[in-house]
Amino acid sequence: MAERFGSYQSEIYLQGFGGTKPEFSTDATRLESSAEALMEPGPFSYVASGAGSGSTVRANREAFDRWKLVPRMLTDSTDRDLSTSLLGTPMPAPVLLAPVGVQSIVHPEAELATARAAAELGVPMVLSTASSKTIEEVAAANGAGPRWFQLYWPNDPDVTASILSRAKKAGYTTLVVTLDTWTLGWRPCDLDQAYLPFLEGEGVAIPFSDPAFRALLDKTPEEDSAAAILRWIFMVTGTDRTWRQLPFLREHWDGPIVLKGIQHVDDARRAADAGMDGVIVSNHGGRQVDGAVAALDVLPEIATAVGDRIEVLFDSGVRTGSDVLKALALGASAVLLGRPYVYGLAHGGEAGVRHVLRCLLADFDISMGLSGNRSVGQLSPSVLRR
Ligand SMILES: Cc1cc2nc3c(=O)[nH]c(=O)nc-3n(C[C@H](O)[C@H](O)[C@H](O)COP(=O)(O)O)c2cc1C
Ligand SMILES: CCCCC(=O)C(=O)O
Repeated sequence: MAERFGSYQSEIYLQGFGGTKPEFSTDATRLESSAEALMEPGPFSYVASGAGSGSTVRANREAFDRWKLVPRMLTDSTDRDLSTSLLGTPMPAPVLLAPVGVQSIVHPEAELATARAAAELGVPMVLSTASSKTIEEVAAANGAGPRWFQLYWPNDPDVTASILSRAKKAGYTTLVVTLDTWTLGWRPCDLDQAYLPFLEGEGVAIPFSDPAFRALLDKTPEEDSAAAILRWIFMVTGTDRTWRQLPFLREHWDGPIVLKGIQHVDDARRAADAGMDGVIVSNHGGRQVDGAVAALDVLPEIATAVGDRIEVLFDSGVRTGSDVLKALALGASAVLLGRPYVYGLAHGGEAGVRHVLRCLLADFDISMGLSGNRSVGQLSPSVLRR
């Protein structure tokens, strides 16, 4: 029998029986509120806020609320199996940690804490190019855990090739290329505080430790960090990377490649035609285009169009076990979790991330069973009602 994530529920109740409540909330929304009280205003609103009026952040949640599960009874779903395998990565459940940069603004152990928590549960983490720790440091912390690497694509081929070869050597198996953030979205909460983590020297560990990047600089990042930061920002922003350059990535990465930030069915088809291995249907958690469609609303058409050719993953707005169920039923083969684990990190470093993951997996496990579903492969739109 597969590991029973739902046992975290009994663990919490049994501790309560002995008079101990969980250290952190088991609810993602309450965890966000308590993170606000813990964190500095700049970092908190950087994590929490979205583009513009926040309409896409809200739309992501509203889209989940429009779908309802229709539970089935007496199905003997005791012996359920949440495990799956994606692009060669075995996973205990169809859940990954989304790439989130600059985690040092949240906790000093940053991505190292996240990597340890993920490894302990066997949940794959996707390391961001904008991370606060190096590719190699995070790999060491992640140990035998599964890990993927997310690329913010530099316009310098040597730097790109160097970063990819470091990731490959350090055991990252799948490459995630983020397409929706070739410049930052209009984010009034950050603008009003003039808060941008990169300008404070956060999230540049990967370029600063990269020999190809360093070779381009007149002065080392240690001598002139401001110049190095600006050089890096200009290198990873801009629109000169297009579909035509994808073969370059294929030449420099021999594992699976997944394009992140896909929101139009024609882009998903184009990704499949270009020989990509998957797409992540995502609007970056509502942080880029204010007024963009909810990611969940475009998932079904994309899954229908390309789901038999490539893997279709999903993120943006996942907060509960039922959300995972809904996204899978609408055609995703796995989901990525963003902000909630960052709030776990803020509360308790590695233990906080582990708690958030265990809550999500327990909730998913229990909701699968109670709705009468035994395995993730069995989920289809028929378990939902709009
Ligand atoms: C603080 C923060 C930093 C992020 N950094 C990255 C990043 O470096 N690379 C990337 O591809 N996506 C990044 N994302 C987007 C996430 O990967 C993911 O798409 C999004 O958070 C999912 O939505 P959710 O937060 O509603 O779960 C970031 C998101 C947040 C909140
Ligand atoms: C270059 C942007 C890195 C962080 C990011 O993706 C976000 O804040 O959404």
